[in-house]
Amino acid sequence: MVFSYGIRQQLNGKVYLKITLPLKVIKTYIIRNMISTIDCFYYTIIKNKFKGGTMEEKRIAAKRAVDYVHDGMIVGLGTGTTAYWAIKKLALKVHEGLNIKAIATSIQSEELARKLGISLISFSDIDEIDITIDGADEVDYNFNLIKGGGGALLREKIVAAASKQLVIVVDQSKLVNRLGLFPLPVEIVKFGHEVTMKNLSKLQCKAKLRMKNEKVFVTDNGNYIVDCHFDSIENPKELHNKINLIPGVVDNGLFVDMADKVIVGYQNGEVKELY
Ligand SMILES: O=C(CO)[C@H](O)[C@H](O)COP(=O)(O)O
Repeated sequence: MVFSYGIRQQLNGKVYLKITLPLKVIKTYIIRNMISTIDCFYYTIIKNKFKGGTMEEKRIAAKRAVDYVHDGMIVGLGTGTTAYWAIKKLALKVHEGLNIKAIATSIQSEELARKLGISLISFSDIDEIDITIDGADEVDYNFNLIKGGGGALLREKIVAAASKQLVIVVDQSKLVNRLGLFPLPVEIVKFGHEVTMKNLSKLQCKAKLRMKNEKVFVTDNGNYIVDCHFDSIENPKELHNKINLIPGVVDNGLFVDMADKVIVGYQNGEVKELY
């Protein structure tokens, strides 16, 4: 680090100390401070709002996943509190010289990446994504996932499907023997949503329209989310296909045969990679 200080300047009889720092040092300092301010926000507000494991379990899993990101890669950025840690770690690496371009799965992640200085790219500029790091709400031992707790399932699935490698980062509470305890999010168009919901209920689930602050929740794509309470999903692939055949359904949060690697953070600080 090159910096100079100690150059005294005398102005109007007062003595000032002039400190000169290279722009890169100043930028890194600002980014680091911005990151720790956002960290505090996540720890104090979001930590208590989300069910599941602790922020530390999420953080260590996300940190490990970033080891798989290399110079020159196109990286898919997930959505949610676990993906947040991956974006944050990536930003630090970028400021240390890692050269990547990223594509985000939500407006929220896009804004965070932009704020932290990660270069963004759009689908019009690329054919495929090298690696995507994203969270999940449930993961079974066949790597089937439920996603969409944060309402970003559609963009998450588009990005995952375009990725050579999908790395899922979770805390230990997300691992299940059978999917379904977490209500399955289904993105549906607004028009005729009442009838779409009735058709979803015919699949033996309790379908609830997602609300946020007493208003119907609207996705980044201008659609609604229905949370379908199945309790237990016997055949994820079959259910995925049945749901997507209902007119009005855009997509659902079952990710079948998509994840390549699952990285799990444990309470004792251990991180396990499942293949
Ligand atoms: O699918 C998602 C957002 O649509 C998230 O990956 C999922 O909800 C997990 O979130 P978190 O990491 O906050 O526990």
